[in-house]
Amino acid sequence: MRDGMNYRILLDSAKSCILASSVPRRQQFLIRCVGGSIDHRHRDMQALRSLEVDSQTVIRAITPALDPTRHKGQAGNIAVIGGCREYTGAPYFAAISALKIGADLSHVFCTKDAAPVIKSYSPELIVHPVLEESYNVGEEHKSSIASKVLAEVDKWLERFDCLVVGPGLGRDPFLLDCVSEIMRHARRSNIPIVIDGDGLFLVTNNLELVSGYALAVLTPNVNEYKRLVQKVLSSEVNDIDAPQQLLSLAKQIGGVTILSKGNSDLISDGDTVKSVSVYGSPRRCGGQGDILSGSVAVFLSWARQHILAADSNSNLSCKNPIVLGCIAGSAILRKAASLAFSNKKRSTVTGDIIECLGRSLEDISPAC
Ligand SMILES: NC(=O)C1=CN([C@@H]2O[C@H](COP(=O)(O)OP(=O)(O)OC[C@H]3O[C@@H](n4cnc5c(N)ncnc54)[C@H](OP(=O)(O)O)[C@@H]3O)[C@@H](O)[C@H]2O)[C@@H](O)CC1
Ligand SMILES: Nc1ncnc2c1ncn2[C@@H]1O[C@H](COP(=O)(O)OP(=O)(O)OP(=O)(O)O)[C@@H](O)[C@H]1O
Ligand SMILES: [Mg+2]
Repeated sequence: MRDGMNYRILLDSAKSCILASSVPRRQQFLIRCVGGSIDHRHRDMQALRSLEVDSQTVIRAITPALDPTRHKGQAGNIAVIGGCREYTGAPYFAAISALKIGADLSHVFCTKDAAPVIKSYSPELIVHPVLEESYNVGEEHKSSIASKVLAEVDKWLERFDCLVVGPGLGRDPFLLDCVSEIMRHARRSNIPIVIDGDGLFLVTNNLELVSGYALAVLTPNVNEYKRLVQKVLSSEVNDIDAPQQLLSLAKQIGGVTILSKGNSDLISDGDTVKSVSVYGSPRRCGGQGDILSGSVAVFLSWARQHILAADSNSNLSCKNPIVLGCIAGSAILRKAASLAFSNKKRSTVTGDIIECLGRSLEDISPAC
């Protein structure tokens, strides 16, 4: 609450400075380039620092104890919807990350071509070869196959604590139509949905799929964020006042949570903005966003249990479990990336980071 107030005060003072100024935007830009850039960067850093959240406290609060009375599934049953002819790595990274953090079960719903490949990476994952791409489906069979796909997913849907839609999904129109329908069903059942990768391509062009759904998380990278801002706010990305723009974007999509990935990860649910800048890694190998999506799915499921059990007595200032899950997922990924980089340096790849997820969580919230 106090964080939110500080942030609003910060925004109000920033807005009044801009309004009071008679210097046009272009001139302000030139002034910054010539002389004011150091001052400006300093102010940006200060603004971000004031939004920085104590992620370790969040992780400790929401990570459940390993209690012998709990049964399989209670620590999380996650499903990734993704994996097609081109991409088999991304859904694997997301699903295995969920397990390595502590979920009990992790499923992947992918195309028939991708399934044997993903299964061969790991026997730990439950892989459903149910999705179809256009090249495999005659026009006359599309409607019956779409119903079949949906029926296959529906059999499982109610058991999931969270869906991750998009890692390695591809952009085939028929496949995306089926996934839209899966999202509508998940939404009707109040299942949280983390949307990443090609799921963001789908949602950016069909905002009604998530608009007003408070259990949706969008995790855009720089490209995906740019497309979302252009579509929703009809403007360009504003690096000068990134938190304010993110807040407006989340509000405009009806209170979904957005985790905007970058040097600092910024998180907003349209009500508040948080920043996670825990030191990560200078390596930008592909797949780190996929780890993040699987991690957020587990942590938000744990955060929902925590908030429910604490019955408003949680000592965390933020009470939105979706935001808490994003904070925890971002911090753990960054810590794991930092550990992996300290061992592997330039040869660090996504698998190395996944191997460090367990230790990263253990350092903050020991299992016993
Ligand atoms: N090991 C793996 O399996 C990994 C797989 N990954 C998976 O890759 C997918 C894309 O994610 P990404 O991060 O490359 O997307 P992003 O930064 O917007 O694109 C960069 C540029 O590429 C282009 N472009 C992208 N997709 C396109 C398409 N289908 N068809 C045509 N163009 C496409 C795009 O062009 P634009 O759309 O801007 O015109 C932009 O210029 C996603 O499913 C992700 O999960 C990653 O998670 C990494 C590890
Ligand atoms: N410039 C950066 N400096 C430090 N960390 C970064 C930077 N950019 C991204 N990250 C970290 O990497 C994570 C993944 O972000 P990234 O932009 O690589 O996602 P992505 O492009 O979706 O990844 P993927 O290759 O899995 O699709 C972020 O959560 C963030 O912690
Ligand atoms: Mg990505």
